[in-house]
Amino acid sequence: MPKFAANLSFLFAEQPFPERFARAAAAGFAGVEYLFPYAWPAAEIAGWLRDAGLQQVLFNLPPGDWAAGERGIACLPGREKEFAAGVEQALAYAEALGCRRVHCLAGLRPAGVDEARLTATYIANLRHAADRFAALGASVLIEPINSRIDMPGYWLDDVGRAFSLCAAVDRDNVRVQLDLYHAQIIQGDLARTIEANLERIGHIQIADNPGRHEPGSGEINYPFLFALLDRLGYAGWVGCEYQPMTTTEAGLAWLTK
Ligand SMILES: O=C(O)C(=O)[C@H](O)CO
Ligand SMILES: [Mg+2]
Repeated sequence: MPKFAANLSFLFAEQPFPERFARAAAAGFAGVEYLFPYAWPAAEIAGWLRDAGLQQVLFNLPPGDWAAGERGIACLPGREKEFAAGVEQALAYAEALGCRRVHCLAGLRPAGVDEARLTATYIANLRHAADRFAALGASVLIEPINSRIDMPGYWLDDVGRAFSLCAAVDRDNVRVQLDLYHAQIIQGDLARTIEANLERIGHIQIADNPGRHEPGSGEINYPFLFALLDRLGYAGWVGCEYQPMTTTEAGLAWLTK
């Protein structure tokens, strides 16, 4: 079986954030991920990780004004200085937490801006982030997110385009974060997508469809996909980014099947 990371923005949400680390370790997770660390001093989070014996697997670059509905600024012309400042903030947290993967949210498609300009802005920002994180030996991940159900208007909402953009950025430490829940909604064909693109996949996330609940609650055959990842020698992490149907612990039975 692959190594699984608990996404603390979704799992153990019955507890205050600081207490989720110990709960994840007690449930058997070796690593954790979450959306954003920035509301907490990095030293405090490092202590929670250390006390729980957990590895920090992933977090997101600053996304712009999340509360106002922004979902990243990487593709948005005119926000380059803010993007670069976010990279420096994330770099400091990644170094303090020993984290070697950050996800760069692309942003929502703005009205009246042509695709070529959005793409050029995105590629330039990703190259900047990649070159800064290369110093840490870290990867910058880009994730195709479905714009039909979960994130209407999201600019990077196509799996094939994520892999071609990854190639266009032309940085070894820029990889795709393949969230199999989103990929199932966007196009399906999950096994072939994994096999055809394994060398460009830097992280995998899972949830079942429909509902974005734990594996086994929907249509995706996760035992088959976990065996495929093992057969292909996937050595990365698999982030558990799903809404438990009842409590987190009650929804972990799939881990032992
Ligand atoms: O939306 C997702 O699936 C993600 O993994 C992003 O990082 C957070 O929106
Ligand atoms: Mg995801």
